[in-house]
Amino acid sequence: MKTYNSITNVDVINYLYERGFIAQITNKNILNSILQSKSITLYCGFDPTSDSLHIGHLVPLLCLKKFQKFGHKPIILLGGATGLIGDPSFKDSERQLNPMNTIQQWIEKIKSQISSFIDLNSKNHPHNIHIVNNYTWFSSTNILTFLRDIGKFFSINKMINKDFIKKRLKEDNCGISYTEFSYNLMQSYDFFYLYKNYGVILQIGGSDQWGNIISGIDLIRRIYNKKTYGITVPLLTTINNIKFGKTEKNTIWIDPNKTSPYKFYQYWLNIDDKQVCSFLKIFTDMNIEQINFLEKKMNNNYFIPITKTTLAEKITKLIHGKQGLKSAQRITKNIFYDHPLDLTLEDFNQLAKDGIPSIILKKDITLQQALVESKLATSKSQARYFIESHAITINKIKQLNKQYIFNNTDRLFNSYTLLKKGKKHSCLIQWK
Ligand SMILES: Nc1ncnc2c1ncn2[C@@H]1O[C@H](COP(=O)(O)OP(=O)(O)OP(=O)(O)O)[C@@H](O)[C@H]1O
Ligand SMILES: N[C@@H](Cc1ccc(O)cc1)C(=O)O
Repeated sequence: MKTYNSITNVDVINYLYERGFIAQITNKNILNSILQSKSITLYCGFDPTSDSLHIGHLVPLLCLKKFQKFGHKPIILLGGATGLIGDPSFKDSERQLNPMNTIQQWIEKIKSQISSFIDLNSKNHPHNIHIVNNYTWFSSTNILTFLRDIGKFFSINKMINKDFIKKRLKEDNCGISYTEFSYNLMQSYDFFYLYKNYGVILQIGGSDQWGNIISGIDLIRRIYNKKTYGITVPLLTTINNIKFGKTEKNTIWIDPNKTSPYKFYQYWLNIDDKQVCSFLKIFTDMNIEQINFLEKKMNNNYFIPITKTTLAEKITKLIHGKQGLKSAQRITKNIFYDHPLDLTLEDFNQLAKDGIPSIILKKDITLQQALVESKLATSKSQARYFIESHAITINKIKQLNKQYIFNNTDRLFNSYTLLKKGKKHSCLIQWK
């Protein structure tokens, strides 16, 4: 059984800084000394705005996991109520309101995703991670009480001075609804409620949550005259500074039905060299000295692929388990290396979803036609040239017959054929 460091031995804040988990922090020194002297309860909230988490969400979730590891008590809040309203923080336009039953279904999905990679009820940890839903308290909150007891502490003058609100107010065609404008009060009330009922003294979130976190701290101070704290994690972006999120195209989802484990694994293998070590610090438990050592070697061509593979393996295993990783590795080997085909039906299904380009063809088609349809060749004469030059394989077996017509033995699992041109270009044929 693993043992976990006791709270008194670990400088959690320093540890989190070292691993790149902190963007902003309130009262660093006081919080640090509290964290070293007793076990605290902290929380992070996630609104169900989709049916799956994505890789950006892993940053605050893994940060909660670190707190748990060092003996603190994390709470994950799912925004059954705030998800009905929509957080306007740094959003250029009003969000679409989702129906209540959809939000309920998304909450269930997100809950099961979280429990697959976060120990919610482990005997190995001194503290379980609780999941709460703010619909529980908001559904019984009276509007008059809320406006009188909470609303009075919020100054509209201050609220409209936030940059993203100013921006929304300026835009004639967009503006901001009273619904979204109220969001900040709801998140602040959550912190207040969790402080009162669960003794929560720290809220974490991505750096876009700083304003909401500070408002909650302020509310608790005004009502109870007590100090509470906030930490934001950096918003992870691609090398082109695009936030890992769901608003962007090419979101990398945690749900294997939305992003296959193979695509997930490939994503990490293909990130920019400059990002590998900082991602190792955040997404893996790899020793910091080892990562620093690798960081120094990152200009060495030998170390780059090894380091990326380590990252891809560790994070794929964390999210998709041993089987998911094995399958991603098997598909990689089959697509990129000289290796006899040994894909399972499930592997083919992953490739068809988002792995490689695919086309749907009718039976009895010729190889030449398939090469053109798949865009592996621009014309039939080019297709013939590729076949003659030994560049074409069907299910990894070289095909030299220019007049070849596909038959049943090519249709693996009665559905798929892997067509390749040289080492780099592949297409999956799905048979009608
Ligand atoms: N790329 C990211 N890096 C770090 N934290 C993130 C990232 N994306 C989201 N988070 C954090 O996860 C929590 C929930 O995020 P939220 O649902 O608002 O984000 P999102 O799914 O990226 O939304 P959207 O793409 O619509 O902006 C917040 O604390 C947020 O700051
Ligand atoms: N506002 C957060 C989610 C959240 C909801 C309620 C909270 O109490 C805290 C955080 C987001 O959009 O990501």
